[in-house]
Amino acid sequence: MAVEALKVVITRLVTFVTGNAKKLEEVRDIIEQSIPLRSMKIDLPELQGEPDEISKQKARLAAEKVKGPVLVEDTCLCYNDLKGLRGPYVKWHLDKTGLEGLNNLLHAYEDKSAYALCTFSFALDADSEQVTFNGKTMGKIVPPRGPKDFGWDPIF
Ligand SMILES: O=c1nc[nH]c2c1ncn2[C@H]1C[C@H](O)[C@@H](COP(=O)(O)OP(=O)(O)OP(=O)(O)O)O1
Repeated sequence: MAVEALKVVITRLVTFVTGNAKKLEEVRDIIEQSIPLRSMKIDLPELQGEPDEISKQKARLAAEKVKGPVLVEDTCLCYNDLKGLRGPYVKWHLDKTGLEGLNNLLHAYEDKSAYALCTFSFALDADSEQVTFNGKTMGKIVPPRGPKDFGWDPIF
């Protein structure tokens, strides 16, 4: 049913709701002309919970505001030795402690492995079931280096 819904909406304008310009740039590069896409910055509550649930709720709230099809994304940076934390809370940690703080978190641990988890949710409208999909990239946490223009890229 979810796939059928996607087929229907592909010709309709989809609003990618984000306040993150770099995220938008990457999504535009990937989607290109495959679906009609516009972006909108809407202040949504920063939710807590598991990544899929956060993403679904974000899509529902976004669809409520847009009153039409929406795409949202939530990014997590998950440290294996911290059982997946900082996860969805990496944004606050980065804002408060910077890249050094995110790197220092692992000083007590031998294993520096981590993964970036991108969770997208699509919703036709606020009442439809959200379609959620994930992308995962494995890596490790390192002292900050290189360009500092996109989030936690310098430490991952
Ligand atoms: O590929 C990435 N490479 C490096 N850093 C990244 C990436 N993608 C997100 N980030 C950062 C931005 C924010 O500090 C946190 C997740 O925040 P997250 O809540 O998903 O996004 P956001 O609030 O910046 O934008 P949105 O308006 O779409 O919710 O990770």
